Amino acid sequence: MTHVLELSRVTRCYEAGIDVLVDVSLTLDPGEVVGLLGENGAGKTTLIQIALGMLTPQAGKVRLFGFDPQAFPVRVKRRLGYVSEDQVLPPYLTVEGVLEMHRALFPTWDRALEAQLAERFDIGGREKVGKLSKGQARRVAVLCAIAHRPELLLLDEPAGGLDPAARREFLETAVQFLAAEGSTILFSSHQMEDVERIASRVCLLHDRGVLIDRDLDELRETTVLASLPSASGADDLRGLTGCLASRVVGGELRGVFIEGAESVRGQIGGLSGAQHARITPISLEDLFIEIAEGRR
Ligand SMILES: Nc1ncnc2c1ncn2[C@@H]1O[C@H](COP(=O)(O)OP(=O)(O)OP(=O)(O)O)[C@@H](O)[C@H]1O
Repeated sequence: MTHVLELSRVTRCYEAGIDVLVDVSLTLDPGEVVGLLGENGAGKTTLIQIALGMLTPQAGKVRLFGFDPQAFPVRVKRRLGYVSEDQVLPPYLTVEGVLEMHRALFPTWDRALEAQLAERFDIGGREKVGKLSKGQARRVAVLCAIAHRPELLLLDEPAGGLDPAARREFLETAVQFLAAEGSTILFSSHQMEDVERIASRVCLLHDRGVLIDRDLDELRETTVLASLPSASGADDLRGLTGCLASRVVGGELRGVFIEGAESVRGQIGGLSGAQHARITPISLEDLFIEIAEGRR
């Protein structure tokens, strides 16, 4: 089967010797809604721009719908939608002018869907783009990314800097109009709440690679925090299967695991203090905080 997106062992640096992504592999298949997570600077924008063909990796293979996006830019771009936080629409054009431009670019542009989205987002045609608020301009950008019914929608912090209601509206509109008909969506976000609400899969970038790539429900079920009143060091947990991070806090050794409580119980038996160990489920938000704190 041809994947919608295939990144295979991709490596990218901006300055010699400072790699941002190393050996990153990721595939997306039809209908998946994937939340791309990672701390500031983890490489989310870099990965999305490589997927789009806007950036070239120093090593590795990129395929969009089976094509090299740099060799076939027009062929792949017609099947894509893209919105980013810092995207700038031509400020001198009216909204209608921007829509006209997009209608001409995309043979699959759907006028009925355009009208539906314009009504939902309360977008008028006569205003100059340069006079729109940040939220209004982003609505126009989302409309332009969706109305040709792309097979893949790439969203790089699409609602960054906007209020919670606007965030919810953008993502839910995208999912409602696209995922329902089998399109694939990859969106980067710092908002766990957004990811938990709409993603079916989570991909976490950390330390230049993919640390987690899992079905969201499975991740929720198998994520636990193990705490031991132990004299052991953080290294005692680090080598165990499924342990993503560990640290000592206030004399307590704690580690996060993504292979379920049973697996943890079976592995920590030999550690000092194991008889007093507590193994509890934790939220994904807490998992990511533990990873940020426990893998430095
Ligand atoms: N054009 C560039 N030139 C040099 N370094 C860059 C450039 N773009 C990004 N970087 C560096 O690459 C790293 C990854 O940046 P990137 O924007 O991909 O991360 P991100 O996960 O999207 O971050 P954020 O969540 O803050 O948006 C950062 O250290 C950044 O400083």
